Amino acid sequence: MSLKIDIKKAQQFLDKKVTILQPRVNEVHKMIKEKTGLGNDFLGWLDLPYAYNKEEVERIYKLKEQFKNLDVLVVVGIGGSYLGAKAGLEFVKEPFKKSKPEIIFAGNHLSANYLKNLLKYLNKKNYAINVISKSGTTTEPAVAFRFLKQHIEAKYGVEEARRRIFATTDKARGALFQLATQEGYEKFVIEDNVGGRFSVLSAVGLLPFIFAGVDVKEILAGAQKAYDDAQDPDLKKNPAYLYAATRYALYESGKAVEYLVNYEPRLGFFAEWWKQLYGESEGKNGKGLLVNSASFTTDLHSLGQQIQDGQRIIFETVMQVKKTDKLAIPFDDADLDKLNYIAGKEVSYVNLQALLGTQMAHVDGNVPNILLTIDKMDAYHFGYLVYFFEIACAMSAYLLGVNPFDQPGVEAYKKNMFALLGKKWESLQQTQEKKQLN
Ligand SMILES: O=P(O)(O)OC[C@H]1O[C@](O)(CO)[C@@H](O)[C@@H]1O
Repeated sequence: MSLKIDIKKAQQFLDKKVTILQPRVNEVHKMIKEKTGLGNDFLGWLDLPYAYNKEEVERIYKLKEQFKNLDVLVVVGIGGSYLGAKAGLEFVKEPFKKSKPEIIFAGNHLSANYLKNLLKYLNKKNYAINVISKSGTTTEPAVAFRFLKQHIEAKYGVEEARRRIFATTDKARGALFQLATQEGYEKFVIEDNVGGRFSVLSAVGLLPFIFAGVDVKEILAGAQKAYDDAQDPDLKKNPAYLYAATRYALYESGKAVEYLVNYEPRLGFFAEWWKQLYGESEGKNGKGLLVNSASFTTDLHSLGQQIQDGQRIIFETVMQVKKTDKLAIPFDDADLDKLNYIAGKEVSYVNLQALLGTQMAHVDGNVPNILLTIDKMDAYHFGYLVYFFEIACAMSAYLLGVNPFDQPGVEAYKKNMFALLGKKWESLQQTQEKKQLN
């Protein structure tokens, strides 16, 4: 089993069966397959599980071999050029285990404090840079890369620095493409028809994964299974479409907020990737669910009150992991904490009872629950979930009647920021170019 979906605790809140949406789902499925919907130029990700760039994957493995003694790979990027790789690394990585090279992310904010300390940290490290930007003009990564480029050139000399910078960008256009071509950096491509937030199965995610030692064949195998599972639009057979249709039905019934909930800290960052995917794809024209996330049981001690008892506009999509480590709670003679009644029980068993108890309480409190169960937190299941949520997102956004593949709203803050920084007509040019590229 790759993924199991249970919508019973959501269905009970709906007047009509979710399957009533089947004819509409069939239409949208056809629209996706035949590439006739809004934004259809950006459906290149649809086939990535099988049609990923094999030549690039081989080249990345060779590059890793050439740089096998690196201490650090700095990955520069933001949004879709950052979140998927970060989410995947957290998803598969055992806590406290150090990877060599260490993967450090930069360019995903404008913190001088972070940047200054990163540069100091890199003084003593053997490092390389993977700069990822489809447009090459996104402010945050461009600022970070400007510092990093100067640092690496000062440290290794310009020639060697050129060898140590890998650029993942558009294949023919944009500022980063131009710079990488001029300088002769190793280049990897984000295809025109793959938008940033759908790019994790391209070099955008695969390069950092390979350098971190993650088995990308397994990620792709998981994504391939999710692809296969999404070929038949029948809601009884297609878990991704069932998820999309259920969240759409809940939205139509008046729910406004979807929480993606996990019970494993390693899944926390996956929700950040998911939030961009659904937030940028659906939040437009005054429509779309607000996307939020929670890590339980941690957040039951902070957000729990509000979810249970605040405005009744929330539903939850809970991610459950079946197999985790075996660890029995020890017996204690004094039993001052009164835990001996569960001594000998597995921690994961207690976590499961927390999940079941919370689900009951939240459902009683009018919070519908969709339950997604995966077996393990490994590369295969990460790949499965990536494709599962991507294809579900396309279905969901089309059900909503919006273009899943643009993000016009993101430009508003940039225009103001550029204006405040004294940049005028050029900023508009950048905006135009970026719109075309993403
Ligand atoms: O890869 P780029 O062009 O730097 O863009 C990064 C991110 O910025 C956005 O364009 C929003 O500004 C996202 O859609 C994208 O994932």
